[in-house]
Amino acid sequence: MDLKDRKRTTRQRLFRSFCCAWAGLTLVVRHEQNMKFHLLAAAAAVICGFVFSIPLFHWMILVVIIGGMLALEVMNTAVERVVDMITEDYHPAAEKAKDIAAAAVLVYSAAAVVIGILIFYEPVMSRLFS
Ligand SMILES: Nc1ncnc2c1ncn2[C@@H]1O[C@H](COP(=O)(O)OP(=O)(O)OP(=O)(O)O)[C@@H](O)[C@H]1O
Repeated sequence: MDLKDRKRTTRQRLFRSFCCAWAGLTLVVRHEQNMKFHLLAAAAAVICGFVFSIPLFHWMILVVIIGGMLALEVMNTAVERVVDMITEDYHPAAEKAKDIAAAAVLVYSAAAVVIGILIFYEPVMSRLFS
C-alpha cells in the first residue's frame, strides 16, 4: 500500500477496488471470445429457466453454476495475461500454465453441462410428451 492509498478512507478504497474489478470484467467481456460464448450460454439457460418455470432451488444451482463459470473464465484470462507478460516467446512452462488454466474451465464446463441436463431433462420431456 503506497502513501496515496493510506490517505484514502476505507470507503474510498472499497470503491476503488470495485472500480478496478469492474474494469477487469469489462475488459474480459469485450476482448475474450470465450467469455462472449459463456454469456450467451448463461442467457440461454436463464431463458430456459423462465420458459420451463424451474423451481427456486434449481434457480439457485443455476446462479452458482453461471457465476462460477464466468468467474473461472475471468481467472483463466488473468493467467493468460500474466503468462503473456512474463514471456511472448514459446516456452514449455508457459504452454503448460495456459493449458492447465484452460483445463479448469473445461472441467467446470463439463460439470455445468451435466447439471443443465439434470435440471432441464424432466421439464423438457414433460413439455414434449404432455
Ligand atoms: N508463450 C507460449 N508458449 C508456449 N505455448 C503457448 C504460449 N502462449 C500460448 N501457448 C499455447 O497456445 C494456447 C492458446 O493460448 P492463447 O494465449 O492464444 O490463449 P487463447 O487461445 O486466447 O485462450 P482462450 O481461448 O482461453 O482465451 C495455450 O493453451 C498454449 O497451449
